[in-house]
Amino acid sequence: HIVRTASQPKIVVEKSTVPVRAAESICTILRANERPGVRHTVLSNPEFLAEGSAVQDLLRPDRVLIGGERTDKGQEAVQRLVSVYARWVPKERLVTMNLWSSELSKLVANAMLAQRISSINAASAICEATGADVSEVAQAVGADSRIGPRFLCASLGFGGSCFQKDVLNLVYLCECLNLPEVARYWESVVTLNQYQKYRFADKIIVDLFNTVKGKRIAVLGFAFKKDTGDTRESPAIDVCRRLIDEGALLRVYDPKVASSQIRLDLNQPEPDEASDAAVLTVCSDAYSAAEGAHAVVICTEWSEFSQLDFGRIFASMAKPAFVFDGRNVLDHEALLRIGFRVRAVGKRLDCGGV
Ligand SMILES: NC(=O)C1=CN([C@@H]2O[C@H](COP(=O)(O)OP(=O)(O)OC[C@H]3O[C@@H](n4cnc5c(N)ncnc54)[C@H](O)[C@@H]3O)[C@@H](O)[C@H]2O)C=CC1
Ligand SMILES: O=C(O)[C@H]1O[C@H](OP(=O)(O)OP(=O)(O)OC[C@H]2O[C@@H](n3ccc(=O)[nH]c3=O)[C@H](O)[C@@H]2O)[C@H](O)[C@@H](O)[C@@H]1O
Repeated sequence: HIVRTASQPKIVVEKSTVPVRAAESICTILRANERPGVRHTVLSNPEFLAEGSAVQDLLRPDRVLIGGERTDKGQEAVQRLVSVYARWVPKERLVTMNLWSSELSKLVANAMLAQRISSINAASAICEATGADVSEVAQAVGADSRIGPRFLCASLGFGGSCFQKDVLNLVYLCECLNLPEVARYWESVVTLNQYQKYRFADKIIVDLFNTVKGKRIAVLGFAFKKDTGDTRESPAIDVCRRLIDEGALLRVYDPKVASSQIRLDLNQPEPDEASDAAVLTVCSDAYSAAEGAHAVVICTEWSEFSQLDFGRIFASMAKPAFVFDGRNVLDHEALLRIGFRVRAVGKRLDCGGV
């Protein structure tokens, strides 16, 4: 399309996360179709915004990567794009490099972020088995300035459209490059994430006396993280599917995700008439979701969940009433005082002491 319409040379900028050397394929296609004398240039300028903070990430990026060919024309194009960003991004944050470094940096950045979460989630399993507390471990580890405190929240697993896709992109790349050991290394980040989601779901089943058949379970939060209605690869999907497979009756509430999306993700079409024994009920608030439930399961860290009146929720639930906090966002001591049986990721709560 670009080649067909452009009568002047254009700079084609890759913003999407692409396999390394994708620019080469784009160049080859452009060159094969170019009009005589009209030579286009390809740059790599990967996007680093995160959902929920996209505008802030755009206005104040940690860095902007611009990769271009080491030719005069390539460098001229790099400078053109630098001058666009220089309008609002400090110069020292504009990093120029070769095309392949830029493409690879994006994949490695996401893979390392995902790897950090899998590392703390791996630690959470050890914590639950030993009595260590993953929040304390994360704080202690993150205080080392070489490691840093961010992105060390243990959870029921990471989600989102990019982390798994990008890590697997890297795995595929390594396999193609005949680097099987490196491929397995990155693949383990995804394997551990799958394990964490199933470990969390299995804990719910085991703690509800080894069966959830016919039991109501309130699921609070369905998006892959707070402040977005996006459910792509949301860990809530795997957890809910596992519970449905085991016969649970789910009552899901999310402040931003549409009911139709939840039904689509869980493969549960709207029933003809709402019944008490419905496999999936999408609720309009947390209180109605929790009514008559054996357990409340937190899948997304929405800020409003920590403000809920848990005394009221406890009173409306079947007993013993459980809370499974997959994001470690609730006041667990307060929940225990109300009478809940509380389970969190990477900590033992109601069996303290040695
Ligand atoms: N969603 C996010 O927060 C971020 C996304 N990215 C990257 O930006 C890109 C787009 O992400 P989203 O907008 O979330 O994805 P999306 O899935 O909403 O949009 C992707 C679009 O590309 C089209 N598409 C897919 N394969 C195609 C093909 N072979 N040829 C032509 N069109 C094709 C799809 O039809 C769709 O319209 C991805 O590479 C993603 O990794 C990067 C940073 C943040
Ligand atoms: O390439 C992309 O698409 C983007 O992917 C991520 O952004 P995003 O997927 O929007 O969300 P994150 O904030 O990274 O969270 C991803 C998942 O990890 C989980 N997470 C995050 C942090 C943490 O400590 N623990 C944890 O479980 C979140 O709940 C969420 O499910 C990266 O953070 C962005 O820099 C990148 O641009």
